Amino acid sequence: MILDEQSNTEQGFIKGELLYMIFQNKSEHFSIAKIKVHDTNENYKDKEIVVKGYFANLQDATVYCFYGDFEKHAKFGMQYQVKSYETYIPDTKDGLIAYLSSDLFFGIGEKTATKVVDVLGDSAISKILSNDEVLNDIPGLKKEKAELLSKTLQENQGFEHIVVYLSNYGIGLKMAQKIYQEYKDEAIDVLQNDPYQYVFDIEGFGFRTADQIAQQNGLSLTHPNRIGAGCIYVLQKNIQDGHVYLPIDNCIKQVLDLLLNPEQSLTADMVSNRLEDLNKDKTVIMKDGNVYLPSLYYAEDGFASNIKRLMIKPIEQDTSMAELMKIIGDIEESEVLSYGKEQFNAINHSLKSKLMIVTGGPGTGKTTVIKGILKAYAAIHNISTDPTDYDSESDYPFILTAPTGRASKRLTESTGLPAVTIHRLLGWDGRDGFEKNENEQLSGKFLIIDEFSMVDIWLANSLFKAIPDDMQVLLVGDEDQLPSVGPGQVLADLLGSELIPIVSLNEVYRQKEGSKIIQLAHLIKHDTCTEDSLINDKDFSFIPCTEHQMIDVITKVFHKARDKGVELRDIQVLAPMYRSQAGITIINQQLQTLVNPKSSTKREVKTNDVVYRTGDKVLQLVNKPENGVFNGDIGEVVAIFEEDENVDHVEQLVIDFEGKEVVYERKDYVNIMHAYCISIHKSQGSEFPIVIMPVVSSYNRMLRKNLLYTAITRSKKSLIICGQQNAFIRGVSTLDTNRRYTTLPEQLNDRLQDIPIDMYEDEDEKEISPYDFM
Ligand SMILES: Nc1ncnc2c1ncn2[C@@H]1O[C@H](COP(=O)(O)OP(=O)(O)OP(=O)(O)O)[C@@H](O)[C@H]1O
Repeated sequence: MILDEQSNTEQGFIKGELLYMIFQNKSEHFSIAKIKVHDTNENYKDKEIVVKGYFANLQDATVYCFYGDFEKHAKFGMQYQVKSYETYIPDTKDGLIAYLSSDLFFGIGEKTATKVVDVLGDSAISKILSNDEVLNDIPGLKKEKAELLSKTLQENQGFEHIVVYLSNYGIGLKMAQKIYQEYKDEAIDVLQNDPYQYVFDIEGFGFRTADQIAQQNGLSLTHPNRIGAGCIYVLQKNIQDGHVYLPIDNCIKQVLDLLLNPEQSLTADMVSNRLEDLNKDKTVIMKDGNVYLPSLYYAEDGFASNIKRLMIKPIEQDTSMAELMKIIGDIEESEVLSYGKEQFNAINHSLKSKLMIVTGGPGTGKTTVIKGILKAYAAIHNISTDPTDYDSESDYPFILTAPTGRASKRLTESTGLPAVTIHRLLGWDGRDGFEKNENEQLSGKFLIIDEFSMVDIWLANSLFKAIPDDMQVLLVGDEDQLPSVGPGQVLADLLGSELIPIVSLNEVYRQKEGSKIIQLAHLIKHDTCTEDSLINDKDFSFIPCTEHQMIDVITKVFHKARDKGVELRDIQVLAPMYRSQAGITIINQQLQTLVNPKSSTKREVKTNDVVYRTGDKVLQLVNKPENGVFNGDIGEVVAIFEEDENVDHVEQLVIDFEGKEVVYERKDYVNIMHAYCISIHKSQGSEFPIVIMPVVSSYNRMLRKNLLYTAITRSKKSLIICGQQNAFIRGVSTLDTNRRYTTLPEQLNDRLQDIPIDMYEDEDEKEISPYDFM
């Protein structure tokens, strides 16, 4: 861009050329560079300055004009923090030749550059930018070189132009990079026509910023784009609280609150009319006084239809009760146990039902029942449960799956059979779809989905459409766990609908082995936990302390554990919130220092205020099925590579997730955090040998029954609660009354009410023992 100094007369600038790069992060385009100062209107006398910021591609021997602010770095002195910049293209013949023959334009030497300037004159750049066919007139300039020259010019000028334009709206270089990557040359058009589009397309672009830009562009407060974007934004935001839809009045109220309406020019009717328009063009779906985002409406609709499709096709099973009893009796003998009545019912009915749910708390024998079902099914059909007895994976009749990597790994460990995540099972294509769907369904005979409480309505829909008509399905889950992170409460809705056969397991078996943890879980489940229940036992202790003492207490527990020779990685701290004196962030900082301190032998990288070093325990925060890692997976930083140490020339962090190594570049660091302490939400579906759980009254509204129940049921061998007993008791007595708006029960009812089902809980045959038949 030819520098238009007029437009920047008020702004401070430093004009200069690149001397050398001090630091460069290519993936994020962040650079720190030493610049030789040519000119400035700032109060700065030195001949050189360090500039830092997000640049597309700073070139040697090219003059730039940087706009920004001075900043004093504690170690490196005065620096110029660049907010925007542009290439200074001299309007002299020599200057233009130097620019065009610089490294920026690959393959153009001084001779060719001179020819270009000779033919096109001092305004060569703007001539090429407005019509690159002018390059055809340059004698001897090959077509490919001409194209490359034009393309490079367009790209650099395009980006810089956008940076300068966006900076007028206070949008920094980093965000400008993201915007440019998304829209390229159309960025300004999009911003001028509908700045709200940025909110939906660019991660981290706030609604308020878009709104401000729209106001600056003169868009009226009642403009349909503004109201429409407000509606979509409100619906999207409510997904974070698990809602599938919003009642229309509630949606309108939230939209009015969002769109701040000081002069009352915006009315509820306007929002309502806008919603009607959005409904007409299917941007939202309105039904029975509710408003949905389409993906959620169709997910509920599709899931309910697929449940019906499966339920109406009965299974062919001609095994007599006597034969079944005999088979189950044989399994009891080989497993050396006797199934309880509920467990027996669960096995018996799962074998006879097309679709069934087994629900129960920890230690009630859900896994034991799964194993029993698989063995009984194999015996009835005279087939093997051993995958090696089958020629190919697709011949194997059993599918075991769970929503997270850790949960599927646990399922493999407890059953001894292969289990995979739902994403892996369906074949996530890495972008927006699954390989398995209604057109290409799963192969197998019996599908078991564990930890079903964690499955949201989107995933449930994707999974169920891929289930063939003749496949038997068993859902297993604990209804008292937290609902899914994503929208919906699929397990709770299925259980509450009473339209699907259910067997509840209530008798606790692990308790019989003397587990205080399991006992406590069931006291909480049945609302009978009191301060007396918190007496220390061999696998349980409660350490009273205040919020201020929490860090000290947790640190002491770690020290003591280390002295006793306990593997520190077996200890997992679980807390409900991030920012608090006893929150996840500060606990992680302290525990990193203790468990994996700074050392000259360990490499580290810093991002924002967090330091990752080799040996750190880290948590994956989002599903990345394409890399085989999922939200909630825990791994260890095993290597850090500098830019010049790998073929990709970018800094890399290698994390080992239980044998699977995944490479992270700087842009991916947002997807991880330290995992010495993790949130209870993130711990769903995982188990840890030793759990430390801080509980203090300042956690306040987070202290809920299902949250605390989920946390304590994560511990396998030992549970240490630190904090205030009264806060804990208050928490386990507080039900989560935040209702999630879902219409799955109605959807199921519409489709299934005429299909007869057996609800199995009170059947007489509970009284029959398999031994009666032996
Ligand atoms: N009928 C039974 N007789 C004796 N022991 C049993 C019986 N059922 C289960 N158990 C034992 O109780 C313990 C818990 O069972 P299991 O692991 O199947 O429960 P779970 O519901 O899957 O637990 P969690 O949800 O905590 O993983 C196991 O050690 C198991 O062997």
